[in-house]
Amino acid sequence: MSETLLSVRDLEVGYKVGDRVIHAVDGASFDVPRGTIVGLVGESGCGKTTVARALTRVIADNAKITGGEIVFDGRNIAALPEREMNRLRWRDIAFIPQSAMNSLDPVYTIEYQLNEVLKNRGGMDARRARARAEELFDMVGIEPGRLRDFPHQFSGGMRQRVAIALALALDPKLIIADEPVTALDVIVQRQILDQLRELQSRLGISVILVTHDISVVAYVCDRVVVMYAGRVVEAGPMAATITAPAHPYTIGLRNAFPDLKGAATGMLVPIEGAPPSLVEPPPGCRFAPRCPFALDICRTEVPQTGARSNGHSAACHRAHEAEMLRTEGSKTETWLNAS
Ligand SMILES: Nc1ncnc2c1ncn2[C@@H]1O[C@H](COP(=O)(O)OP(=O)(O)OP(=O)(O)O)[C@@H](O)[C@H]1O
Repeated sequence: MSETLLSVRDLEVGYKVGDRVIHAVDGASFDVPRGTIVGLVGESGCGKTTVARALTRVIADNAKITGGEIVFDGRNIAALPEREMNRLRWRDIAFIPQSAMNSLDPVYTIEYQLNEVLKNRGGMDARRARARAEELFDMVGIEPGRLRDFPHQFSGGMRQRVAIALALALDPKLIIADEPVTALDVIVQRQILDQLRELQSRLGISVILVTHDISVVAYVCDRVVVMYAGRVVEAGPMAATITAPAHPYTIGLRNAFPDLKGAATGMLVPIEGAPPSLVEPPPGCRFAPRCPFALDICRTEVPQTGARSNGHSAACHRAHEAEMLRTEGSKTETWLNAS
């Protein structure tokens, strides 16, 4: 059995809008080892949700996977017929969509909604479904007596736990959670992330956690994949990548977020400017227009992804000067004078 559960290679996904194509994901590659939490992080619009949805092949009507491979448990699921893909969903790969806690149907009890998955998808009879629903509530720390409650009777944090219970229903190998704690306050965020971590490690599953917040990644993930404008710019083990990033965008992201543990950090520095158009992205490095370290070559040549130590990689022409990038990139004035 391979150590890698999921391997994404050169994934390309486009959205057709009129006669234009938005290249939302443009050659993204990353791995998810078994039994790990991988954080997929980047600003709004960089393609995280598009990647997450492409992995389950639940994509918008105007979206198309135009290239690459998604190898899950040894099979390229990018090429799997829809019937087989459908069999994989919930059982092997479960998806917790963005705002899952608000997407529970208000007119049905939670038990009814769990049954949809347990009975219809999992083929369980009423008795087994009831027992599994109770077990799932127990797992996510909600009193099983509350199964007959309606979504509005739960707090935001509890509804997010229900969304996690739903995802766990059929014992998947991989859960993809899109911004699972974004709408919650920091204390509840920590509780949910602690719970996710505890369940992930107890059940030995893998999780892809999609978030714009690098402090969420630092809090709970084993590995991090940083996306910018449809591409992976840096990836690696969480501690090595967050403490010693080699891509200016990761350095900038780190400066822009407070620490979820509440530790004192320096001044928060935003990255000036906005991501480029994905219809006609700039040549070269897509971060170059906002990068305080950009050279001429950065504006013309796409940087190759270079391996660093221990599975850490970065796609930056100046990654060999990473120490200087970190030192200068931690200074506020570096970013204020950029672009
Ligand atoms: N259905 C769609 N039709 C056209 N463009 C889309 C569609 N969905 C997303 N996009 C565009 O694709 C790009 C990537 O969007 P995506 O939602 O994947 O980014 P994201 O990083 O997940 O951001 P967010 O956190 O805001 O969801 C954006 O430019 C977005 O506007």
